[in-house]
Amino acid sequence: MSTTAAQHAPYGAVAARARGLTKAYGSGETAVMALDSVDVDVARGRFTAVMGPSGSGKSTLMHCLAGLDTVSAGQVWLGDTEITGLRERELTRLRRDRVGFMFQSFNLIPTLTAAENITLPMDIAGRRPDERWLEQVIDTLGLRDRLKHRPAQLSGGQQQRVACARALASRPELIFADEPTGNLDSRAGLEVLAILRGAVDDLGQTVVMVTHDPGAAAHSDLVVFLADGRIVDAMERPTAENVLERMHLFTRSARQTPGRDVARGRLGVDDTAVED
Ligand SMILES: Nc1ncnc2c1ncn2[C@@H]1O[C@H](COP(=O)(O)OP(=O)(O)OP(=O)(O)O)[C@@H](O)[C@H]1O
Repeated sequence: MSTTAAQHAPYGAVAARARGLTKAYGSGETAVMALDSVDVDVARGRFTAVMGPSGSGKSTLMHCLAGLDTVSAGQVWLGDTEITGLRERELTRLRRDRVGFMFQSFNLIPTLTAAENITLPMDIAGRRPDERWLEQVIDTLGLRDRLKHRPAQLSGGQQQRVACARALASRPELIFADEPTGNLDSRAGLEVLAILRGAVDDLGQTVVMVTHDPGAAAHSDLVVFLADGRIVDAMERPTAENVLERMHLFTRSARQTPGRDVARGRLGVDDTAVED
């Protein structure tokens, strides 16, 4: 995903696209401009990471691209379908058929078992899971002996893995992942990243992942950097070191810009984030 992604992928090879995407929360003096006229193309069959300071608009961008949030101005497409202006029913169907989600809040149904949560989107859609793929996902995520447990009986990390399995189970074209490794220990986090990488390399799926972790971003093909609701930079074939260096550059330039909030935490490069 980038403002220049069209240079890498021909028109039509775009999984999601936004033009002039603007999102404001509230109105008047308290209005927050979360996204400010963003143009992006999410190239099909690639793994894109979205990074940026806390509050820069990463989650909002993901929600708007996924059709989970309305936009204040601009247009969004999923594949060739413009979703801005689509009726809720059509939008729900489109999301159900094409998109998988992994969010910070796992959105698991408390009364269902892990196994039932994993297959719920397919059950709703009346689709049968590919059993071999499902078994592979369950084993890779280490959920085999937790399938009969309800979310309250699972640790945060295990709930995250169930949410991850649910997003992957139906092999959606496009996976949106918001901090998918945030609650996992490093081994489980690496496994999730390997699964996402494999989904792109082996299955041709498209992944968009929000992360604060340069190590996680290094698993992607392209890192897009957001600041103040705008795309300010992009990096192909990232390494953790290069991403970290770029984040520090942003921190330094923000410190040198009078009038901006340069508190280290607000810029999303707190020590835990960069040292992961
Ligand atoms: N529902 C909302 N109501 C009002 N303001 C909101 C709402 N959601 C987000 N915002 C504001 O919009 C801006 C962008 O938020 P967003 O959550 O997209 O940032 P982010 O980069 O994902 O942050 P973080 O890294 O902390 O998760 C922030 O200033 C945030 O406070």
